[in-house]
Amino acid sequence: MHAPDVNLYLVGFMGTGKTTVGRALAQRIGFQLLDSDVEIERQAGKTIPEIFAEQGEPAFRVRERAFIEGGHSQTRCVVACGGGLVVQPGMLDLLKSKGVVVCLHASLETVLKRTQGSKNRPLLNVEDPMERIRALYAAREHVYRNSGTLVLTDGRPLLEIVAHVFRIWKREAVDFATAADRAAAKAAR
Ligand SMILES: Nc1ncnc2c1ncn2[C@@H]1O[C@H](COP(=O)(O)OP(=O)(O)O)[C@@H](O)[C@H]1O
Ligand SMILES: O=C(O)C1=C[C@@H](OP(=O)(O)O)[C@@H](O)[C@H](O)C1
Ligand SMILES: [Mg+2]
Repeated sequence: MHAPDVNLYLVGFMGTGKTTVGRALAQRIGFQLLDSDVEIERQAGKTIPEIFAEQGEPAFRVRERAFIEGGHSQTRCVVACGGGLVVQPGMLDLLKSKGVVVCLHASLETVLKRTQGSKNRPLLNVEDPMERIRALYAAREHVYRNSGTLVLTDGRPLLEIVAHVFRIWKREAVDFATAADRAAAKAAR
């Protein structure tokens, strides 16, 4: 496997910038952007709030898992993951087996600011979104902290974050491709 073919998976809490950074990075690397939310909406023919309202959160999680397990097999992709995707059991290991994983991070105050005013995140569509953000983050923090290299995004312009993640991907893609080649050679013996 060539390092330049290795996928990049962006994970992290809601509002950390995965979709925005992913779009810019895909352009910079020359990869296809896949956003799990967009792919799920396309496949379901419904918006994320509609899926949550009509089918429930567990059904949405099943769709996320299906997208990662079977929905995309190609290389040369930047995958912007929905915030809860990596939290499901086994998903982090699966992502790490498929490519480089980078976790975007922001303070919870920044998350609130960046997500306020959008009705597209049903989990935050509640009377006290900050309380929900705190509770969800506390339950998920241990997974995000283990999810590859952590990149802080508070108060940083998009281009700086993109350049930072690009450097991480370039370095880690070489290690990933080397390990994949070794494993393939061993299997062929
Ligand atoms: N580094 C940043 N600085 C300021 N605003 C940002 C930054 N990154 C993302 N945003 C804004 O925050 C909001 C949420 O970003 P988004 O990419 O949708 O996050 P996620 O996909 O992680 O939920 C968007 O309005 C986006 O423009
Ligand atoms: O954290 C979550 O559980 C969710 C994050 C959202 O994606 P973003 O992280 O891109 O907002 C979206 O998948 C859905 O609203 C649920
Ligand atoms: Mg997103």
